[in-house]
Amino acid sequence: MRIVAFNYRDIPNFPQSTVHGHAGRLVFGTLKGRPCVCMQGRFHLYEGYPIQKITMPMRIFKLLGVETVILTNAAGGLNQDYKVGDIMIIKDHLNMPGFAGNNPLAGPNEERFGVRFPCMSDAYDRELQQLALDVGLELGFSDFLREGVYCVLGGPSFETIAECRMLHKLGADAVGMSTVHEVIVARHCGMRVFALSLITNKAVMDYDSEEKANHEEVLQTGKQRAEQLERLVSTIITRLEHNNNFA
Ligand SMILES: O=P(O)(O)O[C@@H]1C[C@H](O)[C@@H](CO)O1
Ligand SMILES: Nc1nc2[nH]cnc2c(=O)[nH]1
Repeated sequence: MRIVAFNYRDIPNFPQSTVHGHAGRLVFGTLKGRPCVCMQGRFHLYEGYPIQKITMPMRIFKLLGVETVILTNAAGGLNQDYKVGDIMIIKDHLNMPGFAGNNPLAGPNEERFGVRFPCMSDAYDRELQQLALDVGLELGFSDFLREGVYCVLGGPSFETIAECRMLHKLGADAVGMSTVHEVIVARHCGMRVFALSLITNKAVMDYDSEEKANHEEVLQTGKQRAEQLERLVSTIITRLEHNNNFA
């Protein structure tokens, strides 16, 4: 497989990755014969970037002809049935920064990308969710494949116990610091979206617990499940309709 990779620092006006574990490269290639572009590292609100800058790659993908976006993230499990290492197909989200007016579409609407008031009740493509469940079953992943609601917060501090309890009561199954802003911009410009959370740690919900969320555990769980995540995503891609470019 031939790939061409660009460091973010060599791409004019592109943000830079500042997070440990994010390589900061845009990689073009083919996956099982399908053309794709892959971000090795994304941008987060807590890095200090304006929300429009974080989501700029989505519009670049749209201009490159991408039709389907597949997003992954690391998240803390709020759902008490979830285990570390579970993979959650995101079926919906809670946009906490959005509640406070921090939405990537705030400001003048870019009409060439999409409408002023985009619908978000169909943000996560249902056919792709079903495809992921079918592929997961075939690969023998059903024991650790879940479907749930992802909640985004600004970070970088992890949640307090009271915050975790509140988010769980509000209907979130997992909590993280990314993805939702990218989804909103991708949907605004009409790309299909599929997203997965890897449950890298259990959110601490109990004052008697000795557990503490930490980035090392996040990276370690990511490494442990990397191969299965790769198989899941690459198999999903081979089953996408022909001529569907994706990121
Ligand atoms: O980029 P994602 O959302 O996968 O990364 C999560 C959120 C923080 O960047 C980091 C915390 O450990 O993992
Ligand atoms: N906000 C948040 N982000 C995460 N990313 C990975 N784990 C977590 C977590 O527990 N909370």
